[in-house]
Amino acid sequence: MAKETARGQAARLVLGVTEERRVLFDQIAQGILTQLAPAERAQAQRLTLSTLRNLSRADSVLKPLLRKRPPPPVLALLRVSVTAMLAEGEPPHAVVSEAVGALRAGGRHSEGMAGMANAVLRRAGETAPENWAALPPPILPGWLRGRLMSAYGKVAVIAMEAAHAAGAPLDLTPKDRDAAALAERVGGVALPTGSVRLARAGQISELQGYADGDWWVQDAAAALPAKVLAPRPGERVLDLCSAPGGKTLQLAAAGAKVTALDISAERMERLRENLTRCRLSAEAVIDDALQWQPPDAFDAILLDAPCSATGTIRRHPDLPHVRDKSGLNETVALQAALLDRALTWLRPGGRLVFATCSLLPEEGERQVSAALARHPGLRADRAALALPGVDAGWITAENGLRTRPDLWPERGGMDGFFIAALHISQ
Ligand SMILES: C[S@@+](CC[C@H](N)C(=O)[O-])C[C@H]1O[C@@H](n2cnc3c(N)ncnc32)[C@H](O)[C@@H]1O
Repeated sequence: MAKETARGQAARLVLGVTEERRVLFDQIAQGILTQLAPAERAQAQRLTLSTLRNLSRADSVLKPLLRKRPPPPVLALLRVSVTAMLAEGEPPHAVVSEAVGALRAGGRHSEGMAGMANAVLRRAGETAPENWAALPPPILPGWLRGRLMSAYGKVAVIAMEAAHAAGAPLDLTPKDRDAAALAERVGGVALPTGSVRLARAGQISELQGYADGDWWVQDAAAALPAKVLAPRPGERVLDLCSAPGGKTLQLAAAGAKVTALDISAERMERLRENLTRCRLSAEAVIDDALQWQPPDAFDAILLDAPCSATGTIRRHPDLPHVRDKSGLNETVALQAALLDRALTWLRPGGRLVFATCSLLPEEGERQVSAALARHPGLRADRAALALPGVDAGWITAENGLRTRPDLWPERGGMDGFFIAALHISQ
C-alpha cells in the first residue's frame, strides 16, 4: 500500500467535502489524519483549506487541460496538486511526481490516469503567478449569494467572496484585557477592539502564555458580544449556548459569576478544558435550553444562538459545500424560542445580548426586530454597541452591530456577526 501523504489525505478530505458533503471538522475528528506525523497533519489541513478556498481557481487552470472530467477522487487530487503548486508555493516537480505515483498505485486503469495527471499537472505548474492571482475567487452558492446581494449589494458580496478566499488571521483575546502587552509578547498587532492579531498562526500551543492560559483564540468579531454585555464583577450572568466557551472565558475573566449552558456534552468538555487552562471558573451545565429552568433570575444573559455560521466561511471554507438552506427556517425558529425563553430568566431591568455568527438578516436584524415586536417591555440599547474600535457605520438602523468578513480589509477582515443589546423593563 502506498504511504499516506499530506497531499493525498488533503485530496481525501476535499473529496469528502465536495462529493459527500461531509463537514471537514467531522472528517478530521473521525481520525482521517491520524496516520500522518504532526507536521504533515498540519500541512494536510492547511492544504485542504487552501484548496477549498481556491477551488474555482484550480478548476479554471485545469479545465482547458482536461479532455473530460476525471473521476471525483482523481479530480480532487488534481485540485489539491494545483493549489499546492500555485497557491502554497510547493515545488512543482515534487507535487507532480507524488500525484503521478499515487495514481499509478491505484490499480486498474491507473496507468492512463497517471499519464494524464503527469501531462496536466506539468502544464498547470507553468501557470504564471500573476495569471493565478488574477483569477476571481470562488463565488458563494446561489441560495446564499442571492440573500446576501439583497441585504448588502453586489459590491459588498464580491468583497466578502474575496475575504473568504483570503482566509483568516489568528486572533487572540487577552485574559487581562491588555492587548498592547500581549501583542508585544507574541509578536502580533493590537487591534482597536482589544484583540491581538497574528498574520501567521504556526503552532498555537507554542505561543507565549498558552500554557499559563493568558489568552485564548477568538476572532476579533466573536469577542464583541461579551464586550457589549459588559459584565460587572459579581453579577450573575448566564452564557446560553456557551460551548466551546470563548465567551464564557471573557465573562469569567471580567469577574462575573457565570453559568455556562450548552446541549452538547462533547463541546462542553472543551469548555471545561478551556476554563482549566485559563484558570477561570464557571458553573457548567449540560442541558437543553428549551427544557432547563434556572433556580434564580440572572442579571444578564449572553445568548450566542446556533445559526447558519455563514459569518465564519473564511475559517470554514467547507461550509458553502456542505450546507444549503434546508433547516434554516427551523434554526431561525429555534433562535426565537431560545430568545423568548431566556428573557423570562432575567431579573426586572436585566439585559440580554443576542448574537449569531451569521450574515443572514433573518438570523440577525430581522430576528431582533421580531423579538422587539413580540415583547413590548423590551428595548434595544444602541449606546451599548459603541465600543472602542467599533466603527459607527457597523451599527445598523435596527440598533444592532453588524460585522462582515469584508470589514477591515487592510487588517485581514473579521467574522460576520450580528449583535444586539436588549433591556427588559423594571
Ligand atoms: C454558536 S455556538 C456557541 C459558541 C460559544 N458561545 C462560544 O463562544 O464558544 C452555538 C451552541 O448552541 C448549542 N445549542 C444548540 N441548541 C441548543 C439547545 N437547545 N440548548 C442549549 N444549547 C444549544 C450548540 O451545542 C452550540 O455549542
